[in-house]
Amino acid sequence: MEKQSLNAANCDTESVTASSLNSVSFCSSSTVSVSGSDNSVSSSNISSSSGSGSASNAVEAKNKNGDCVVQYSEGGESGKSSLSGGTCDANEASFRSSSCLSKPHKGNDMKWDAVQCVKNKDGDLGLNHFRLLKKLGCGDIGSVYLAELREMGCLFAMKVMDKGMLAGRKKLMRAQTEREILGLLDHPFLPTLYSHFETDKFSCLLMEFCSGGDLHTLRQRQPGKHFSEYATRFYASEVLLALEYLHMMGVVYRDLKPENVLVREDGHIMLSDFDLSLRCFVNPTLVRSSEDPACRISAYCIQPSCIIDPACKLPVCVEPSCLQPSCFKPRFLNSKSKTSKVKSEKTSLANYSDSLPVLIVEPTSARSMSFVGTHEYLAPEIIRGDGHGSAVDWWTFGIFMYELLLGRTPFKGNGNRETLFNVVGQPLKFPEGSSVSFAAKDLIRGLLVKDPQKRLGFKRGATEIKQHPFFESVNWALIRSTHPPEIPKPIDLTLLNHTSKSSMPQNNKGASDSDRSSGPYLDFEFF
Ligand SMILES: Nc1ncnc2c1ncn2[C@@H]1O[C@H](COP(=O)(O)OP(=O)(O)OP(=O)(O)O)[C@@H](O)[C@H]1O
Repeated sequence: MEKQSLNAANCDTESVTASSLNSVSFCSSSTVSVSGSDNSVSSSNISSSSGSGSASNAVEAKNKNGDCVVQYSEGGESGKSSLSGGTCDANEASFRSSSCLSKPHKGNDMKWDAVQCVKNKDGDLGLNHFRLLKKLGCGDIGSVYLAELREMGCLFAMKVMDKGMLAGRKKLMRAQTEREILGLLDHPFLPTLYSHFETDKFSCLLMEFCSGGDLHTLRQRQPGKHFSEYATRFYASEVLLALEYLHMMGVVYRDLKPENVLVREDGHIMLSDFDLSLRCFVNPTLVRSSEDPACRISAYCIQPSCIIDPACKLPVCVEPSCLQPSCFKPRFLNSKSKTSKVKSEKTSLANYSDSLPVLIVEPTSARSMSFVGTHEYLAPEIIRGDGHGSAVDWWTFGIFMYELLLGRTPFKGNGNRETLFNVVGQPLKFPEGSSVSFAAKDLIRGLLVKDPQKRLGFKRGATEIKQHPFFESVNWALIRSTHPPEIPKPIDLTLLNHTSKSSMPQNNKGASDSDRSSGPYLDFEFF
């Protein structure tokens, strides 16, 4: 499936060469971006938490010189790519920055240590600290490389953006927005930003590397080029949790599509690419108390200690880990009711959910006039120019589910113009004879309502969608322990290094000192 943009250009799929870093290539874009007025939070209000941290579980030992040696074993449990060790001072290894402490989910990661060791030794990061092993892809504002931190031997995805190009194409704000949002994130299904650094020519984001490719590519490999209902439920439920978290943090994602859902080495997902996202105000609220006396006091509470700055009205004040369910309910449906019809399930579900407290994390007042997204995924209100808010993410979630289940998007026409026309004017149809279940169709119909105010998720966000019978079997609290439909093959680093070394060029002309890697890896043709 091609998802073209109004200003589409071919993506440069070349390999890593000196020239490719001297002049980073940009594809553009399967996305549309025409800025209007966003009521987004001004960038100066937000502090990026990209920085440093440490890992309490990093394995430390003393070498002959008495220095602390930090050993890394990437993907340790599954025995995947094992990496070499790095050396740093013991004090450095135990360094914990405030940004790391504010990341209860992802702060406990040995890569923070590795980055901090290098920073403490050399001041700041530069391209010379990395070997760029492979070009992973390119987007509208930069190229992404698989990068190995020298000495430490750990892998990152590095997004390299040409500052001149960003300024020339008026993309500086998009790059800034992406960086700020990445800096806020701390969620198992969203990327970690370990650091950001600048050279004379480039702005570089150092992110978590996802080795399993994207869901678009994975879908092409499925029988019939679509996922089973089981696999769709798995991927959709993880994406839903990521969107819920983003909305709680005051981020409307706006660019959901299978190409932006990456697969981690453990088969779980990571939502990527935030340069089209909108930052806005949100006020997570508990709107209803439970009737159950055991839960009446506080079914969910926001821990006071988690409120970083009580004067702050931004959503970043409330960390997701601060929301503590204080009581548990029995499962909604017993085995007997499972056999009953979906309609009665929905009724029971509605009754049951009525008795639960409802935490609304939806930035319902967010408003933007920008024309952003991917044609087949654009919500009708964006095309009509009505102004849009967080409900666009629930529209794209519906298109996403349709595509995973049926192998194509529902409103695709012959060309972008027809696609846009179909989105606004054509009714949603499912192909006759498709094996898609009633529950899945019902959910997609609820999401693909053209009037955003009548769309599922408009009022109560992800809470509303999670309660739909399609997700009845999902244990939301333990989703990270669910076995993924597919585990990617581990990448063979030995092969990667061998190939790169054998392709070393003789010289390295072209890059300025600050932009050039000290090693040969920038120069090889990987593919
Ligand atoms: N953390 C990552 N791990 C592995 N691969 C990644 C990672 N981030 C991005 N990629 C790859 O690099 C490609 C380019 O990513 P990038 O986010 O720059 O642009 P994009 O998703 O193509 O879209 P856009 O033009 O909207 O920025 C992606 O398609 C993906 O395949």
